[in-house]
Amino acid sequence: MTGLTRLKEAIERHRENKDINIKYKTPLTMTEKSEAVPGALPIGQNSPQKAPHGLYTEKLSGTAFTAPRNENQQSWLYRILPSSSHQNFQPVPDSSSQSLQSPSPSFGKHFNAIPNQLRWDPFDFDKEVSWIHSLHLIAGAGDPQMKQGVGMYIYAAGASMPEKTAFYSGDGDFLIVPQHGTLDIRTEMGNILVRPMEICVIPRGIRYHVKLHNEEPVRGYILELYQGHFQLPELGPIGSNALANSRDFQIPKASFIEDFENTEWTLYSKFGGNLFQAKQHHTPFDVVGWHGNYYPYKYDLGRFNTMGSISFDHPDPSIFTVLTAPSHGHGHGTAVADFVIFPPRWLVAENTFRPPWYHRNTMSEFMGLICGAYDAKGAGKGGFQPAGASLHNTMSGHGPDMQTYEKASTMELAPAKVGEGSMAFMFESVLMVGVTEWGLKTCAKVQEEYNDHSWGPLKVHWKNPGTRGLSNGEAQKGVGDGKDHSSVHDTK
Ligand SMILES: O=C(O)Cc1cc(O)ccc1O
Ligand SMILES: [Fe+2]
Repeated sequence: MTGLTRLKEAIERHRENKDINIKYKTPLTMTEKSEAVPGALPIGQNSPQKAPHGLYTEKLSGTAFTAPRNENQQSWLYRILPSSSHQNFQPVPDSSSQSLQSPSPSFGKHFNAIPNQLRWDPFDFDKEVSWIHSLHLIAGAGDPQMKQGVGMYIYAAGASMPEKTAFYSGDGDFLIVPQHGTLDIRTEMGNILVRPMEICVIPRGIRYHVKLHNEEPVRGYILELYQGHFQLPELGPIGSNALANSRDFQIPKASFIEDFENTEWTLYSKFGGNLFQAKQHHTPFDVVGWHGNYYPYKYDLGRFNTMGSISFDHPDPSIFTVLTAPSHGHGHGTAVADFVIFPPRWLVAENTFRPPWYHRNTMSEFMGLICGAYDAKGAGKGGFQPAGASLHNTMSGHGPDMQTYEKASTMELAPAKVGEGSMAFMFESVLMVGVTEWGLKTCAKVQEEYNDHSWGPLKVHWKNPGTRGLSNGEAQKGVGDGKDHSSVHDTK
């Protein structure tokens, strides 16, 4: 998959979009409007005494009323019945369960912060369950009640959500990264089809229904943002284009169902990390028109304009950031969550160790693989595989495994393409990410030997320049003698 093929595939996917009423989203905070029936939106005001066509007016706020203009996110919905019209919510028993067997999602909220490097084998499909019950919180930090932190989920579903059901998360924005199968999502604000190699964001509170496209099972990853919203990263000296361009984000068009007589819908709410359900006698998908800047959107990763070094040295992966959610309180340029991808790209850097360097990062790094192989880690069984994951937590050392190091440090450095047919990604966070009981035990996918296999076999290549005159064996003895060797400080 060359850069160009990737774009061509993205263009093909775009053509298929025709049936799903997609239109372009301009910069992420831009106001949009959409009418499924002409005249559904009032002209020149938001809440007239009577809304057009006998609709109810409802405001959906994604930020405080008083948030500054450039951060304020809200939309006005014009609908057949307001969303308040439902019976009381009741808790769904066992919704914080940790069990794969139980027909409940695992929202288990206790996060075990551990410094080990962790890697998971591919997660299994679960044919029995639909979207809500397929959600398994694997890792995260913070607390949805405090509107602070992030949650990371694996989903794997074999069925569409039952007819006449809908779901929303009151806890945060869902950034959904499909790995297998296509999600046919009906949201209050219109429909979105999301395929592997595409991502979508469904902001907090927006109700939706997930159908499996062509009844194919689905599997993927979700980052839930308990605080703030995603935005495009600043481009700084890169200039005004590149990485994810705002013109490539797509939003749904208004589309509604008329179902309000002798009908019963079940609405599920993820709220404070627990699942609730309520009945209502009308469809939640009755929004005939909407306007505002708070809406779901999708993006095709094939459109990402990847940048890299054309001289020397391996740059920070921040140049691959698709979306970022800034943290307020951890310093400038620091994210509570960055969504970073590793697309196929040309490596041309001279005299450079081209894979990622060995490193320890104050940020935590949760990685997943949509397809192909990641250049820094062994592929295949027991390695970093599509539908698997890894977590390198705050200050946990990691980097290429032994084979990758040996190859990359000795190879002839011609221009080379890496990541052909591959797409890895990273949820990077300033927060120390903990792992749930499901992630550590219940899922039974943790690779116990990850550390041992990756970095245990690394060879010592060190040759003490002070012992250059000695034979290799003597030199080895000299450096491994446990003595403190005096140091000379020099600035390189
Ligand atoms: O650890 C990883 O594989 C992710 C990563 C990639 C890279 O190119 C530089 C730093 C980094 O954390
Ligand atoms: Fe890393």
